[in-house]
Amino acid sequence: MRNGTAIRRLGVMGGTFDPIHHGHLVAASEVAHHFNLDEVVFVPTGRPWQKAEQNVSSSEDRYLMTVIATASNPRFSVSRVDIDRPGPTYTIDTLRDIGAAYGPDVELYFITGADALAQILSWRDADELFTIAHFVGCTRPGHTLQDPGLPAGKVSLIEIPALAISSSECRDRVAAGEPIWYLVPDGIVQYINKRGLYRDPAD
Ligand SMILES: Nc1ncnc2c1ncn2[C@@H]1O[C@H](COP(=O)(O)OP(=O)(O)OP(=O)(O)O)[C@@H](O)[C@H]1O
Ligand SMILES: O=C(O)c1ccc[n+]([C@@H]2O[C@H](COP(=O)([O-])O)[C@@H](O)[C@H]2O)c1
Repeated sequence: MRNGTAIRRLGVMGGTFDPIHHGHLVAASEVAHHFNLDEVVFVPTGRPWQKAEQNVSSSEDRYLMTVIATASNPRFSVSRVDIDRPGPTYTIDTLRDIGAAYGPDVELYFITGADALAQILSWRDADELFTIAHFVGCTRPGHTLQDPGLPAGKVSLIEIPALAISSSECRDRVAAGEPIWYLVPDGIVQYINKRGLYRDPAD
């Protein structure tokens, strides 16, 4: 309680989501359950500066796929803060914007896979990130989950059901004419086909 108002626990699941897949959705669902979160906001990146050499799909396609994939869960929502902010995407800005949008009575939990957590000290204003949010690292096949040296009490490591799915493998499979059914929600298979995404191996 703060001034008689109940504190809401808000998960923030940032990602390029090119495309969103069941690994992302399971991570968000597991962290929501583990921390009794009221809501998880998915935040597609605008310009992911650490993927600059990669040909990333348009933000509108990635935003719409994220909306489609999360629509059936009443506790999942999608924010445009990162895709509407010009310039490279930094999590420090994501957390400030989400904090401003939801007001002072929220606790923020930023959700990452083991690979993203391992890179976190290279992120902009890394020291300040931990003053705004609690960080949650999830297990991911092919990556070792460990605290990369964050301040005590600012990070939790949790084991989730292993799904060896990545967006890059989904893109490669589409380019090779292989199915991605059941790696991503059905609506995402249909959206990718409708928009002709990932057909060119250079995409
Ligand atoms: N299968 C998975 N299990 C657990 N966490 C995952 C999984 N896939 C992605 N994540 C996490 O979701 C977040 C967003 O990931 P991102 O959108 O970059 O997907 P990706 O599959 O890693 O993409 P790419 O293959 O293009 O690098 C990151 O924190 C990442 O670690
Ligand atoms: O803040 C940074 O400098 C920073 C650098 C790399 C990644 N991130 C965030 O980490 C999340 C996962 O990113 P990605 O590139 O693995 O999709 C997403 O929310 C990114 O904005 C943030």
